[in-house]
Amino acid sequence: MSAFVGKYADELIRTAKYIATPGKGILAADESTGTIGKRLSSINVENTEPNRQALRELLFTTFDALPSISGVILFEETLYQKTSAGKPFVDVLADNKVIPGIKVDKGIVELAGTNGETTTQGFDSLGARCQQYYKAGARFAKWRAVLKIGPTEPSELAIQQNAQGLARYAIICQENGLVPIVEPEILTDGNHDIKKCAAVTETVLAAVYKALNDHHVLLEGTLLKPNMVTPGSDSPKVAPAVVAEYTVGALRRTVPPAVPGIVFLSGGQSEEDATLNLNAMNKLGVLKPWTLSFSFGRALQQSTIKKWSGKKENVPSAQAAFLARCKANSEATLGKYAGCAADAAASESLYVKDYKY
Ligand SMILES: O=P(O)(O)OC[C@H]1O[C@](O)(COP(=O)(O)O)[C@@H](O)[C@@H]1O
Repeated sequence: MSAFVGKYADELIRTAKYIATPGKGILAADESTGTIGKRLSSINVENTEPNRQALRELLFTTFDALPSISGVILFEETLYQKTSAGKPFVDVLADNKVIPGIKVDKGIVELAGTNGETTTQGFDSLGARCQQYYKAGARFAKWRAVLKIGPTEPSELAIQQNAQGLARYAIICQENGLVPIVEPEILTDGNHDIKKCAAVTETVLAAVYKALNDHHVLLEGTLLKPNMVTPGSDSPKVAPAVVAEYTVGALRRTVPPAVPGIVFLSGGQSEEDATLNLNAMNKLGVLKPWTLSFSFGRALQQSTIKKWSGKKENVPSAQAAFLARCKANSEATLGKYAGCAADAAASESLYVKDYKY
């Protein structure tokens, strides 16, 4: 049987295509309560509901930045939150042509008998939750699978489990009107070279697209959120043009042209490195049948959070920092970033060894 064509098919295709509009990308603001706690503790701010609301309001009301953003991924709590003036966040976003999305996974757990490899949880009541989120205004979803590179990793078990999980999640989303973002993140930890990362990325993506096909997922109504292909974090860095060549090469070998957009995660790269790498990919003179854009969490928020530091009086300068990163990444989706948005904070590496989300 070919791809699933349920009652939402046309809408899914429209939504995915809009999110992949060149010049726009995704703000990943879906940090779970634990993850956002780490971001807040880095600026000595307590992880309370009002503080999480204040940070998200700061981001979503940087109105000059919103033309560079086509979608925002929210955590469940944020989907139902409002601005301090009482306007639901989903309305603020929709009024500015930004599509609200929702993280639907429930984090990762270890696969027994492996060397710390993982699978993603969250299938319980997933269909019912998707229906509720659709009613609340969400039109796309995110599910993060995590793989790692090691002497014998990723194992066949981890590759297959995570590919099947992503495909099952994707079709449940499509049955309920949400465009699934398929995120198989290969962590950067290790001392491997860029060729190893390229080979693993190709193997993982090939398994993911086989599983998506097996589950009859309508690729036109999906987006891919992969890692960029880079050397391991314990190996010397390479130039953006080299990252671009290997990343686009791996994608060209594995991602069908039916997929409208590929939105990268930043994975601990500095804000500036992530932007320069994305820019280099879009400058590369080879056929790229999909939009190459961003779905950055840390690489869009790091300098903003630092500037804010939890203080009301810092909101304007924090919003200026957020605007600068959004504009830089918007330009990078067109291969037109001249590299002038970086200050010291934006060039700081965000990599944390053995980071647990
Ligand atoms: O473990 P969590 O809380 O789901 O967070 C994982 C984070 O990783 C991402 O998938 C990618 O984020 P980065 O761009 O910071 O790597 C975000 O969407 C998300 O906030």
